Amino acid sequence: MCGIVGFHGPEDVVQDMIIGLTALQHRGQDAAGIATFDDSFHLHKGQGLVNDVFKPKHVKKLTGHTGIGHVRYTTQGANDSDLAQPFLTSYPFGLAMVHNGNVINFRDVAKRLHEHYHVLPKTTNDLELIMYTFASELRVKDLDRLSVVDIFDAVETTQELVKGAYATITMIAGHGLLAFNDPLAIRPLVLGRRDTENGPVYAFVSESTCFDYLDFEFVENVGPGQAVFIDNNFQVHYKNTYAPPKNFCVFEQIYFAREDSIIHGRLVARERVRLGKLLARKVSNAGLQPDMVIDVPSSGYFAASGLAEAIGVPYRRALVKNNHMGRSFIVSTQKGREDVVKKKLNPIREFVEGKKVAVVDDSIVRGTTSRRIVRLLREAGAAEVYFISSAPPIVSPCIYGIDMAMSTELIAANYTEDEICRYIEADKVIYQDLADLEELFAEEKGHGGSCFACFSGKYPTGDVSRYLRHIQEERESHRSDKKGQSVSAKAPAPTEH
Ligand SMILES: O=P(O)(O)OC[C@H]1O[C@H](OP(=O)(O)OP(=O)(O)O)[C@H](O)[C@@H]1O
Ligand SMILES: NC(=O)CC[C@H](N)C(=O)O
Ligand SMILES: [Mg+2]
Repeated sequence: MCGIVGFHGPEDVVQDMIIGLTALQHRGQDAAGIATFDDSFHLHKGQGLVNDVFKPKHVKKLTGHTGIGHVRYTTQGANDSDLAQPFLTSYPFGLAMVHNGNVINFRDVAKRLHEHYHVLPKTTNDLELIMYTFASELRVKDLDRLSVVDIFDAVETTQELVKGAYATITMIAGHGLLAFNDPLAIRPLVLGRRDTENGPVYAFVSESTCFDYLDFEFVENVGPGQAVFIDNNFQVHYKNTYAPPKNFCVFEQIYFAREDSIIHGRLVARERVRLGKLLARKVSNAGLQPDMVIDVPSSGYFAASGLAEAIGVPYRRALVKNNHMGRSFIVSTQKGREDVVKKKLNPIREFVEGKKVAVVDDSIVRGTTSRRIVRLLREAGAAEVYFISSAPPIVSPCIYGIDMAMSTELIAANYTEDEICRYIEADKVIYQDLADLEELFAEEKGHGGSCFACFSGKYPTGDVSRYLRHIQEERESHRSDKKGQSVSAKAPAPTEH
């Protein structure tokens, strides 16, 4: 789930871009990159966090009034510097592109590129497939008189040919800045504007939180199949008007997006509180009477506070997060994830000793965090530990840009709730009901509906059985830690404790 930004204004944009990308760091920790354009492209990208990749000497060279940037969370191809985004191609005009998501028919698109357009991408990053399809469609236009209609026409063909999830931003050198979404708008993308003495600056960003830091005004979301082009006179052109998506990724609301972002009219923090409140019924039906509710920092907080409020039990922060550690789930190896979880959280013994503790997290995916947390709380003297997930069991792979593409990695795809409870050594495990989640994120006026595929196995892009296999093979071929990827191999069959 990467983070993307694109700026187009009357002044150099790189400083704004660094601020925007830093605000999106939670969406990708593997690599970061920026491309700007003045009379030519300037590109800097590399492995690591925004702060590590962009030193003053790099920033100085990224001149230009138009720029695009990316923070990467690898979901296709290897996690190495050659595959960091943006990608550039010199023909036609000079194009630079970034995307967030995952192409599912990547073999078909690669074949078509080769046989039909005679293009061989340099890497296995799916971004190249989108970029070269668009570039190939653009180059057959009358390039001396390129119009907005031509650009949108090339976008439309790209959207027909490329299947999956992709929110994209493209610089077309000398022409302007283009953003387009896949036909379902599975990933977020928003447009904002700031007025300056020299004219407006427009920006496309993955999440609205960037605009709070940058003093931009939110303009609108980029909806399903939509494209927005900002030309060099700062005129904004639209392909299609905005309609709320019917299949927006619900896992963005549960875990991925930042709490202070508003996506398709929903404030993420508020939705997480509502998720927590919904769990109250399940806690009481299970006959649990916790002394306190605690959260697993960072993403469990709002659901924990909602549950505590609903059942009238005090909330405490009893697990302290080391602020210098990033997210564990988006690390690309199991060893790396375990390492982060180990260094990240520490319980406050005085708070939990002798207590029945309900610990709330947003989700249980591979079980790396939950198993460690229960153990830590027991070692700190907790009398009983109930592990509560604000998400339902994740039983099906995500093929739209979250790196859980293999069912062997998903603990709930391989074990029952009782087995998971024993595996993580909790006294009780409670999951959100899928029906409650579906009701909360059902389509309603202005908000759109959601993709629940990882919980239900129902994929909104039609029959994906062939693509599931391709994606699984692709991920397996890039695993650097093949051992430890499979939950069943990692976790011995759960037994009573
Ligand atoms: O079952 P698992 O495979 O461990 O995955 C689930 C955990 O991973 C995420 O935390 P992460 O550390 O990535 O980020 P956070 O700090 O935003 O909570 C999520 O919030 C859960 O805590
Ligand atoms: N999570 C994402 O959006 C990843 C984008 C792209 N598939 C990559 O691996 O670079
Ligand atoms: Mg977490």
